[in-house]
Amino acid sequence: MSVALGTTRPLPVRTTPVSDPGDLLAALPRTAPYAWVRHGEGLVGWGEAARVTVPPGPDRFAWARGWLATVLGDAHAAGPLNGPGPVAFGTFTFDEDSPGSTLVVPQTVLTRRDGRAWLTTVGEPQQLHAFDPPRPPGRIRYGDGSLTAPEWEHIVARAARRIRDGELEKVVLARDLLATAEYPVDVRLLLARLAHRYPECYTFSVAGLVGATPELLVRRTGKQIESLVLAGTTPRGTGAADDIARGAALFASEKDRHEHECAIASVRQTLAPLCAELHTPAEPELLVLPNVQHLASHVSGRLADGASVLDVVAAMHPTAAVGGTPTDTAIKVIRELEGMDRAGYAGPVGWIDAHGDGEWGIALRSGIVDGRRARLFAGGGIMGDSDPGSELAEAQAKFRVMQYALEG
Ligand SMILES: C=C(O[C@@H]1C=C(C(=O)O)C=C[C@H]1O)C(=O)O
Repeated sequence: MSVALGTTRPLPVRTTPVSDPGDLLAALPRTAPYAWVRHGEGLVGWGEAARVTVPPGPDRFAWARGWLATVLGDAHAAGPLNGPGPVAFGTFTFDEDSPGSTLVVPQTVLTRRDGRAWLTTVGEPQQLHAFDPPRPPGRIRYGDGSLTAPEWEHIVARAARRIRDGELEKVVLARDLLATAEYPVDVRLLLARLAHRYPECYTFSVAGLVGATPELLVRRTGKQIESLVLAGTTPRGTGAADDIARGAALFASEKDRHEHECAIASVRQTLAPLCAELHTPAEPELLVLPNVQHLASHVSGRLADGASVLDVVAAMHPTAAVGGTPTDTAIKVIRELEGMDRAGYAGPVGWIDAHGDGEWGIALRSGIVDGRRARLFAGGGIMGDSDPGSELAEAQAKFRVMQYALEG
């Protein structure tokens, strides 16, 4: 189904407050579950009232905005709402020229925010689905994606040399890992494991792209926007003392601080023209996750006009946290060296409502799940003095998020 709303007749939208559903993820059916959950709050959806594949190209966000205006605009006009209205979940490919960016308006969305909950339905009310417990995927086998580990170390060394030669300042390189399960992978099981182990992260599922990202590209609530910029990483230590030492070393590392500064500068540069006020902290803080520690900066601002969350996403993507500096050269180097299509990995993933509010993350610590197969992705920022072995270790630590989701 493509544009089901607006082209025929406005479909009825109903939003009703409901009693606390507890675990949002436990409400999901097996087929095509949609999710955006952090610390037990957020939204989950199922069924498809409307779905579209966004054509690739430089105008893709504008195209998406037009589609959303038709679809959510009409849905919103269909009646007064008593809580959050209809939303679209979306995933945009990292590279604007890659196909596969998708927007979906689920038929049913369950929202939980500040301890309150609502059920929103678009179109005819759906039958409640019977609960069908997820089945574990069994044994998981891994195979190389486009590059083997030594090949990837080689491209990291080549990128570092190009940085030292002055062609660019920073580039983020990633690799993929192919996982094959014994039985079809039930996305709900991955989501449950991710949300449990990484409560600080945004656990998401949109059109086959599944993960738990710590990196908030942008949240818009009215005119207020927030972003969490991450760049500069060290794996977790072997114990408390080692952890503290690694965190301190990360904080003191010139290479990582410079890498982080590139990411902050790109966010500042793209947000400043949209904002009446913008705050970026003078120094990053440490974000400690179960697998890695990151340098992190909370950015906040007030929009100058009525830009929707998707307009802000369009301006920000790709930040230097996942592209590089300068952006255009970094994208060229990524296309040349990585030898793969990132698809939705490192692209924007999230949701938007009819008012233009929403939350979009950068799709990291993620994979594309299809039947018994999952293609996992991980990477890191490369600077002139990057050591290929350490970058590989960092990527392995990032892969562990999805490996844990698959293996338990
Ligand atoms: C590229 C990834 O992560 C990004 C790169 C980071 C780094 O190089 O330090 C840190 C967080 C993310 O912005 C990934 O998780 O695959």
